[in-house]
Amino acid sequence: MIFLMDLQMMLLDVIYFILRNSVRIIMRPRTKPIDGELVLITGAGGGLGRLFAQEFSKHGADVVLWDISSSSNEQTAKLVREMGGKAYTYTVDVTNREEVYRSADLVRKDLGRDVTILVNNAGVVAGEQMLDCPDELMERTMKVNCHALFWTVKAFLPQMKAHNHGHIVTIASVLGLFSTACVEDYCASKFAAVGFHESLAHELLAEEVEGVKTTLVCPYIVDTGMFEGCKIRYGEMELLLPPLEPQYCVEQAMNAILIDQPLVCIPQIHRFLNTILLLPWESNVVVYRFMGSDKCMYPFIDTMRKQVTNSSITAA
Ligand SMILES: NC(=O)C1=CN([C@@H]2O[C@H](COP(=O)(O)OP(=O)(O)OC[C@H]3O[C@@H](n4cnc5c(N)ncnc54)[C@H](OP(=O)(O)O)[C@@H]3O)[C@@H](O)[C@H]2O)C=CC1
Ligand SMILES: CC1=C(/C=C/C(C)=C/C=C/C(C)=C/C=O)C(C)(C)CCC1
Repeated sequence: MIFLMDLQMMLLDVIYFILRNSVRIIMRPRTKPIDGELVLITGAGGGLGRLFAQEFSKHGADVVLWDISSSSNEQTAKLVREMGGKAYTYTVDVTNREEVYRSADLVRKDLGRDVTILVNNAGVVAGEQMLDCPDELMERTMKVNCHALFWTVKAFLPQMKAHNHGHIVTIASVLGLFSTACVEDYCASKFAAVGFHESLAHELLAEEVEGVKTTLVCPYIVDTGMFEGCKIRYGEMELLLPPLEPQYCVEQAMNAILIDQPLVCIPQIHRFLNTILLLPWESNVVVYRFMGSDKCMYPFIDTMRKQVTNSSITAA
């Protein structure tokens, strides 16, 4: 009897959330205020990281910027400060867990307050076909895109839980939901990032830590240069799914974060494209061929090869 009542309640809840999420597409819920929050962004010197810093600052939050490269990180801080915002820079290699823990303590000591929003954004891709790719480069992708999430979350989640207030944001990718050829390192790391993030979200809900929110962000190709050259079928398909403008991508992610949305695919259509995975593998392959997504990374790998050749010629 109790089982049947629970089942009925569960089905009603499922229907309620389907309806609520459908209504939310048209009527956006109110955004939460984040002025006075302390937001830590990793990879803050890069394309999306820099825009996230500016957007969070526009909403009144103070930003802590972590990047492996101090010059691009300082450049981001300069832009934030020019807008009247507060930015604090730290040069951190997020793959080095001791450095992450040390830097987290330093941030707490320097600023005398806890990070309340963590945006795990730093990311890399090897950009070489697997059999040509040095082992270290593939290992680096796993360390930056996946292992670093362990260290930063371990460094900042305890205070968020203690105050029952915080937000963990993971910038993953649609390539964490489905895959394509020639980016084995990247897909493996982003699938891992999605798995890590979702498990963490379930853990917080199971423990009823309601004040700590999570948002998983899965963007399609963004024009930041990271995937320079990556192309699906030219013509109709490319018109339907053009690469995203970085500003648009960050605005969509911000909208999701500010309404505590647990998952956002950018564009949203990728949530449904994902269902092609339910087809038999062979049908999947046919769809990939039709869309030109089977070889979409070939021109990207070529671009990366040319960049490596050019830089070795310059160095010689
Ligand atoms: N661009 C795209 O098409 C898409 C990107 N994404 C994801 O969005 C995120 C941001 O990407 P995007 O802005 O395009 O990429 P960028 O390369 O522009 O930015 C990534 C930043 O991370 C920094 N970084 C790299 N390694 C480390 C490290 N070990 N420790 C600290 N910082 C590090 C980079 O520094 P440096 O430049 O010095 O290496 C760079 O500043 C990534 O996670 C990416 O996977 C998701 C979907 C699509
Ligand atoms: C595989 C695939 C597609 C192409 C996806 C591509 C090209 C994604 C590139 C993503 C990047 C570069 C993410 C970076 O993090 C389509 C056409 C949507 C159809 C469904 C299958």
